Amino acid sequence: MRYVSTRGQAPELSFEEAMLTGLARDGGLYVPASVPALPEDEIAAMAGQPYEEVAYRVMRPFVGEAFSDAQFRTLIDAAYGGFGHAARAPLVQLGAGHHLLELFHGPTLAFKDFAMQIIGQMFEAALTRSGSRVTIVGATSGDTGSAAIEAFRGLAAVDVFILYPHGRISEVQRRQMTTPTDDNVHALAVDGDFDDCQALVKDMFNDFDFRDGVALAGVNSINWGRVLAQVVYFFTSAVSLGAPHRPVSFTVPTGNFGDIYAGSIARAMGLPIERLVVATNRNDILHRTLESGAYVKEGVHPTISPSMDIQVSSNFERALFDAYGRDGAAVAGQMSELRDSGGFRISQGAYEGLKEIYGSDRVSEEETSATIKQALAETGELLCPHSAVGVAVAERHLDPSVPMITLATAHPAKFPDAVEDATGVRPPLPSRMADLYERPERVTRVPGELAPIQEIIRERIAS
Ligand SMILES: Cc1ncc(COP(=O)(O)O)c(C=O)c1O
Ligand SMILES: N[C@@H](CCOP(=O)(O)O)C(=O)O
Repeated sequence: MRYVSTRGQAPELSFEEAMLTGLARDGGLYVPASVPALPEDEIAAMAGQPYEEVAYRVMRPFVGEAFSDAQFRTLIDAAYGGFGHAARAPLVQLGAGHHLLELFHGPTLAFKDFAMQIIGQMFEAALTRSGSRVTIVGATSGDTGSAAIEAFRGLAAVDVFILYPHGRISEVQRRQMTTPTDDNVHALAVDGDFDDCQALVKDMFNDFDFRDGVALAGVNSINWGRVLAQVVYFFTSAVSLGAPHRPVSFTVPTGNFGDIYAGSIARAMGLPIERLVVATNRNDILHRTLESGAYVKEGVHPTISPSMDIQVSSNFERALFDAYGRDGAAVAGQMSELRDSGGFRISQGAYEGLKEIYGSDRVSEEETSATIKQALAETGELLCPHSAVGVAVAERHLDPSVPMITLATAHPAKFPDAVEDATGVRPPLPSRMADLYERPERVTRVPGELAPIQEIIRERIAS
């Protein structure tokens, strides 16, 4: 399996190279040169299998020679063994034809753990074999950072620097990143929003002296390995509702478009997904784009679903690449327009291609709170604000003939203030995290500028 850049100008890589590389050297994102289709009987045979077994069957064709079959199975078992639910991603019924996929039973209580835990295992195995080391730099609106720190803390061959927007994440999210005591963990609070943090990370990748000098690696969803691991739960949940003999739809709370793009890969592999519905909060660039065909950047608005406070949605580039018939030059052109003029118009053909797969909707702050309250009253399920955005949108897109699965992307205890405001119930943290508020914090405040952050990274990895 070879990997190509969405901008068509970077060298083709193997799975392991693409995973360790992060952003392509032409500024694009790596995608598989072709997506393998799974025969219907192989999809049907996933029913009733443990999560780890389905993970192996779904991911194996993409991994190529990077790991032997036996080693890959061992890495998968190690990745998911610590999850707090036997099913890993349990599916619960919310109402007639509406199901909730709980993706928050991993170590840091968000869906990011599904990918980050296996990426951590794969990085460790690959770096041990090569004897090399890397510097991971990631941008977070709250959940990627804590999941990355949990997956990589204490590894001798890795330093992990996480840039988060100062004052724009929940206290639990911040403490998850600032309280680990491992020397290889570095939390950086940036004066700016998530888009600024993500742009800084991409600028570091595009500064080749810096990139090569520190052996830069990325674990945001620019990394194909992140997207791949997220494909798995689309299979486990759809199959448990009767796929491949019965189609299903998904509603996905969306920010950087990584999770829902993973759904489109499951669809391309043969999973009968009728619709993939993008659910956004007030930061609605994706909804506006899918409504109008014009991708136009605005400022980031703080909301009670802060992990989705994103306007420049990194993985939309991968969806555009598919919609443009895998024409890297067309994607590169649109990305230059975005950089130079803050937006672009998608060609009619590509726009129609996107509309065939994706639906979309936006949810206000009031509706988000009301949905948290209503779900608790009617179903007993305590939703985090991101999951509530998904549930509110899904309820508007229900089709009596196709079951809808909404992704519950984080645990309510990560956002106790928003949940308490909506319901009067303050969700407790799991007992293993009960002293989170007492642990000392370690964080460096930085301006939203490239040079000083690069300087800090150079100094820290030299010491
Ligand atoms: C809790 C939560 N929900 C939803 C999202 C949006 O996911 P994606 O960025 O993959 O679209 C994020 C962040 O990415 C998140 O942390
Ligand atoms: N919501 C994310 C933003 C980064 O997304 P990623 O999937 O590209 O890592 C977060 O919680 O950090």
